[in-house]
Amino acid sequence: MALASRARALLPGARSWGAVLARVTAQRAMSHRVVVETDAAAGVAVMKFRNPPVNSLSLEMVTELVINLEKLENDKTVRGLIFTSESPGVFSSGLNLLDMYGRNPAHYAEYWKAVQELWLRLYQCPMVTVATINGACPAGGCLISMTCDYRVMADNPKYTIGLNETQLGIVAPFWFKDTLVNTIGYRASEISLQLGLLYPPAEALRVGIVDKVVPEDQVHSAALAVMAQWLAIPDHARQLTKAMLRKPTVDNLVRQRDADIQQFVSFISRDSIQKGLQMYLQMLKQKKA
Ligand SMILES: CCCCCCCCCCC/C=C/C(=O)SCCNC(=O)CCNC(=O)[C@H](O)C(C)(C)COP(=O)(O)OP(=O)(O)OC[C@H]1O[C@@H](n2cnc3c(N)ncnc32)[C@H](O)[C@@H]1OP(=O)(O)O
Repeated sequence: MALASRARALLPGARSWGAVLARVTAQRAMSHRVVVETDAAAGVAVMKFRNPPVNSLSLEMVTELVINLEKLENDKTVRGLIFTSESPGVFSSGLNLLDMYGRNPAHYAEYWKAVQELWLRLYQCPMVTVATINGACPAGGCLISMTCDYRVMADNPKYTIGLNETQLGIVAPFWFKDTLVNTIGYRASEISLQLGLLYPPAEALRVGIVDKVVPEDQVHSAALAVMAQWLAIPDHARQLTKAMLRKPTVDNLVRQRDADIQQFVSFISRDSIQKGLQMYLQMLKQKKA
């Protein structure tokens, strides 16, 4: 789908092409939450998250990620894509709590549609995708990493990764769960998801939620080495194999996208859930103080 069509699908509030383009252009002009550096000779792009303070996946950030992904997919010189945080310490703090708290149902629906779109695009990405996890990686950050073909994590015990939704009093949707099961298996997912576990690097490697743990100063070179290994495989064979492996999981969401949006809106709008999110945000503030 063309860039403008994608933007229009993601920005349903906009009534005309002009409005869509004006909104996207305005978002771009305001800031770049995603920085893309391309090494054309190597055929590899690095997408760096730059959404201070903690790279939360706000609606704007998610939209920029989708737009940049589509651009890279259309660039036939790029065969591999590495995700990382521009500032080590936090890879991504996950979905933006402020897009899920204190807003109206139309906003929740718009946000969820964008998050679905990002996952669908990433999970089916024809490029080789590698997550270079150079910081904390909870919930939505972990989801982004798990959509990649390979995960390299920096060996810093302060960094953790996992789907911790239950600890916030919220429930990971079925496609988060499916992605986790596809990554670490069913039994490990039962434990991990119900307890909302966040794993430090050694445990993350043991459970298989990451594929490699390396000293922090080697995380980028390790990701490049992994990328070189994957790019040695002919694209068409690898892409068809990836599509075959992931199609059932993708189809599962595609079949029920609208119902999933409705379910999200109704769940997140509940007073009890909003109260829980408010308390969690307060806890984050107090922890800081
Ligand atoms: C029946 C089934 C129905 C299912 C329907 C669906 C249900 C809903 C599904 C929703 C799925 C949700 C997925 C998510 O991703 S939720 C987000 C989860 N994220 C977290 O729990 C991480 C929270 N953050 C942290 O732990 C730390 O911030 C972190 C370790 C990442 C960094 O620590 P650090 O000390 O460096 O930074 P601070 O904690 O001081 O934070 C700085 C400021 O940033 C704010 N912050 C942090 N995280 C977020 C976030 N995710 N969204 C928005 N804002 C965030 C934090 O509050 C600080 O703000 P202030 O400076 O204003 O105090």
